[in-house]
Formats: sequence, C-alpha cells, structure tokens
Amino acid sequence: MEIASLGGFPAVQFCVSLAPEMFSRSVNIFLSSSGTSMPVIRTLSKVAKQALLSTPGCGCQPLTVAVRNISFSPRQVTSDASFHSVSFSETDHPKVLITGGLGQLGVGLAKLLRKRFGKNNVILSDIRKPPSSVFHSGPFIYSDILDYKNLREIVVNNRITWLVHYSALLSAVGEANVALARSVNITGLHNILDIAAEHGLRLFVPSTIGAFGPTSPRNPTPDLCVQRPRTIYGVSKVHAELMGEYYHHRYGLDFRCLRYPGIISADSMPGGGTTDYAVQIFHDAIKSGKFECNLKPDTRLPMMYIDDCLRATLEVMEAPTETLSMRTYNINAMSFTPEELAQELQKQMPELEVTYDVDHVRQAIADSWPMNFDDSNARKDWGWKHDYDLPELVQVKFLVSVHVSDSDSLSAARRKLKWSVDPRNSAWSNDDSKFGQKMLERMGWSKGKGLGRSEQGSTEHIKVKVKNNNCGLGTSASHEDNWIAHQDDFNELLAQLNSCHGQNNQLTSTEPQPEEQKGFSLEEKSKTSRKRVHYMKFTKGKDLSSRTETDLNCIFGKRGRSAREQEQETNSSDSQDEAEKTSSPAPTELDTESITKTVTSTLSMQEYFAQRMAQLKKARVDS
Ligand SMILES: NC(=O)c1ccc[n+]([C@@H]2O[C@H](COP(=O)([O-])OP(=O)(O)OC[C@H]3O[C@@H](n4cnc5c(N)ncnc54)[C@H](O)[C@@H]3O)[C@@H](O)[C@H]2O)c1
Ligand SMILES: C[C@@H](O)[C@H](N)C(=O)O
Repeated sequence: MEIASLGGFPAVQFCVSLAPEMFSRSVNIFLSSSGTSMPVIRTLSKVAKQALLSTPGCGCQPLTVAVRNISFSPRQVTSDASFHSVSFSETDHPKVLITGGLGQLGVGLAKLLRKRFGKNNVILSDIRKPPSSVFHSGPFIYSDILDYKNLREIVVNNRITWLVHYSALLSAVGEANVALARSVNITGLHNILDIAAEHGLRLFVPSTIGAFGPTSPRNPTPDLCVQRPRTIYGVSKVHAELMGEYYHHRYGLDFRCLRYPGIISADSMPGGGTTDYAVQIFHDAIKSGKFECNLKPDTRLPMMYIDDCLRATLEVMEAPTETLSMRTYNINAMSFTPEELAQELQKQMPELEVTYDVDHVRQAIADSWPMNFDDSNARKDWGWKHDYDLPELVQVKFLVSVHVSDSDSLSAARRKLKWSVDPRNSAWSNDDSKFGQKMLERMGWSKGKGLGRSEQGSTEHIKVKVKNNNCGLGTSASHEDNWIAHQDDFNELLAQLNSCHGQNNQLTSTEPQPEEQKGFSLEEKSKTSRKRVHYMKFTKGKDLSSRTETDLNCIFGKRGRSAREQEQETNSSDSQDEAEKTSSPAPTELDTESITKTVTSTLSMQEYFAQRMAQLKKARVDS
C-alpha cells in the first residue's frame, strides 16, 4: 500500500499484482482531508477481496482494474464505482448530463427529461453558445468532451448519475473533416467511457444506421450482422458500440445504446448528416414552395420522427437491467424515399416543386446504408413501439408549430410560426363549390379572368402570406435577404474590376482594345450611380487634377506662401513662365519627390516644434 498526495487530497493507492502476465490492478480512492479512515479501510479490503476473487477475462463478472494505467492516474475505474460516485437509487430522480446538447436532438431530449425528472436535474452541455431561449429554459454548462478534466469536474460537482452522450460529427460533416471526426467521435468517446465507468454512471450513446456498410444485409438490417461501414462516422459508431459493450462486460459499466434511423425534427435543424434532406424539405416547402433534394428520388432510408426517438431513449434508459438481453438495439419506425416523402407532402401542398441535384458524397453514403431496420429485439425486450408513420409525420409537421430559424437553428433567436394545412389557400381556389366562387360566376366571372368591370383586377385568389417580423402591415422592405443583394452587387463590381485590371487584361494588354471594350471606369460608374454622394465623396475626392495649388499644398503638407510672396513671385517670374511651361510638367502631373520634404534632425518632436514656434513668433515680431 502506498500513500500519495494529489492536489491537497491524500490519495491511497492499493495495488494487487495477480500474476506476472497480468497487468497490475490498482484502485485509487480519494479522501477529503476531513474524511475518516475506517470506511476507506473497509472499502480497501472489499476491493482487495473482489480483485483477488475475480478472474480477468472471464467475461462474466465485472473486473476491478485500472482502465488506462498501471501507476497513479486520475483515469481509473473501480467495479465498486458507487463508492466514490453518487449512488442512484430507483426512487431518486437521476441527475442527467447531456453532451453535445445544442444539436438537433439534445434540446428536445432535455425538454422531455426535465418534464420527467425536474428542470434542475437535467444539464445540457456543448461547446457552442446556447440561444437565450435554451439558456433560460434550464441548466446549461460549457463542456468540451475532449477536455477530460473539465468533464470529470462537471460530473463530480453536479453529482451526475446519467450521461447521455450526443456530441459527434455526423456522416457528411465527418467525411469532410476526418481528423476532427476521429478526435470528437473516438477520443471524445474514450473520455466519456472512462468517466462513466469511474463514477458509476448509466451511459447512453446513440449509434446509427450508419454503423452498417455495403456488405451488411440492407432490407431489413438485423441487430447482429456484418458491420463494415465506409465512413469515419460509421467506423466511430461501431467503435462506440463495441467499446461500450466491452466496458459493460469488463467493468460493469451500465452502457445502453440505440441505433437511431435518420431523425426528423420539428423545430431544430440537422447537423450535417446524409438524412438531413428529410428535415430540410419541410422548411423549404413552407418557406418557398420549392425543394432541391441532394439524394436520388429512389434512395430508401430508415427514418423516425423525433418524438419517437426521444421517447425510445428515455424508455431504454429506464428499462430494468434484466429486460435488456443486449446493450445495442436497432429501433425503427418508417422507411421512405425522397420521392415518397415529396408525394406525401404534396397531398398537403400540391404546389410543392421538388427537383434533384445529387450530392455524390451523400449519395454514396446513403447507398451503403440500410434501407430498412429490423428492430424486433427492442420490441420484444423492452416493449419498443413507434407512434409515427409517414402520413402522421407529414401531418404533424404541418399541424404543429414550426420554429423557423434564420441560418443556424441555435445561433439565432427562433421565431414561431403557426402553419395551417393549406398555407397557399389552394383548397379554396380548387373548390368550385365555394360560395365566393359561385357568386362571382353568377356575376360573369370565370376562372383565369381578372376581377373588376373590365377584368383589370387580380386573376389569382388571395394567398396566405406569413408575417414573420415586427414591421407594420404592408411594409415591403426586406432585410432578410439584403446581404444576398449586397453580395450580388459586390460580385458584379469584382467582375468589372477583374475585366478591367485582371488577368485577361494583362494577357492581352499588348493588343489594341476595341472602342467598346474600354473597360470599367469607376468615375463613369459612380457618376451614373443614383447615389451621387458616392461620386462626390469617393471618386471626385480622389481626382487631384481639379484641385488648386493651395489645396494640393494642404493635402501634401507643403508650406503655403503668403499673398505678398505669391504676388512678388508672379511679377518676377512672369517673363520666365512661358519658357518653363514648355519644359516643366503640368501642374496635374505631380512630382511627389519634389513635394515630399524629408527632414533629418537630432531633436525630439517636442523640441522641434518648440523651435519652429519660436522662429515663427520672431518672424512675426520682426515683420
Ligand atoms: N440526428 C440524426 O438523424 C441522428 C441519427 C442517428 C444517430 N444520431 C446521433 O445522435 C447524436 C446527436 O445527434 P444530433 O443530430 O443532435 O447531432 P448534431 O450534429 O446536431 O449535434 C452534435 C453536437 O455536438 C457538439 N459538439 C461537437 N464537438 C464537440 C465537442 N468537442 N465537445 C462537446 N460537444 C461537441 C456540437 O456543437 C453539436 O451541438 C449524435 O451522436 C448522432 O450521431 C443522430
Ligand atoms: C443517420 C444519422 O446518423 C445522421 N442523420 C446522418 O445522416 O449522418
């Protein structure tokens, strides 16, 4: 037994060497300085007994071992983890930490868990700044999962008992940032596993349909089959499944994992996955009536509405241990193609236009994923049952409030919109039996004709327009897309500058330019600009040819001459002027060398100006 000290806390390290070929098992127990020694001794003997009795590698009993180290290290696990973590009895509410909580799923899960366990028992964490609505809805804490010490501190200080690990880089973003995905999805997971094991937490890590690959059965994909994914996201998720199960069997970690399908959320935007189109289509349909899909129309993938996904997560976390015959389950709800989703949406919105512009990276990923999930084990073991199929999903997306975000669902304040099933009012225009239409027809109007005596009025029915701002009714100024207009102007200007000064010009500069290709003139452009102030302020202001000599002296800091001096000079030099005019440059062709006057002095600035002032004063007194 050796006694060490760490950060002011005495630490007792107990090492038991079992056999030369086995690594040393160590258990660290930290005592607060005020702690008594008896419970420690009791625990030590308990741990020692357990360590001596358990046989490493049997795979049945959790082992008491150091996770990463032979000697002293903060990253250690005991099978008796509840000794220095807060034990969670079934009657208490769990204290939950959600990592990566500001993504598509975290905020919704926090809401559900807070309803169940109380607001202060669920802490959201992320590396991003939460929008104020999230910040004020319950505890939020900054946590980078790559910072092990910080994570550990959060778990200890907040007496966390459940950890829901949502931080990850999703499939498409992961392929574009492999090194970061490897670090967040794999190194981050190692931190989470160690902390959860060390502190006896119940750990939930979501996996995905992306944990399967092209060699897995695709329709349906069972829980247990070949898993050879071709994305860093998929590889990291298989790694998470296997490591979690390994920690469960080896160290008794209460690891629970669900393989989610693509999740369709109501009020949060997806974070860069292959299934994102199925969320985006709703937002674009409502916003513009158009959607461009980045997957082929017949790409079939398993999908789930967010409410089902979050409920499944809570259910599996609450499931009694004995009901779980496995630690990683598929869960399924529906399976559809973009074409089928579009058709279902068009039942609500017949005008919706869907076009396809395939993103080949996403398409290749989707083609390697399951088309349908077999989730019979989840249904059998803990009673999983989904509520939403495609028609209900589409209905609910139109009937519930949709939070529309500007560009990033979390970085901007959310605006709440109420959508009717028929936002374009087409049900009215398509229904010939409506009273209004009948009355108009009786007065001589027919479809396609304008209203009014000479049919000069509107030819279309009134459509619902969303007023999603605080401006007065009828305000036409749009600020939302101003930046796009500015961007267009700027691009145009750049293009003009390029054509004037750019490569093309240089390459052909020896060739004579035709009259009409004279190039871009900023002066001409700004003269014609509606904003005359631009011409006055920027273009004319830079044109020195129109400036008087006095102005130029001011601009270049040249000392001005008195009226008397000027007069004398004019008289004396009248005769020379003619000759000089022919040889010296025109006043507009400035010789900057002659204007620039460099003075070298050993004086300090203050001394120099004091001397100059004294000279000026003396000159004035003399004259
Ligand atoms: N959304 C889906 O369709 C879906 C499907 C299957 C599985 N999943 C899994 O569910 C989990 C949550 O998914 P999501 O859609 O909310 O993801 P998301 O991409 O929307 O959110 C992930 C969050 O992780 C955070 N994060 C990134 N790096 C971090 C770091 N170093 N430390 C802490 N946080 C960090 C991000 O800021 C982000 O808020 C992920 O593990 C994902 O793989 C999601
Ligand atoms: C399927 C899931 O893991 C995620 N939505 C992705 O597409 O990457």
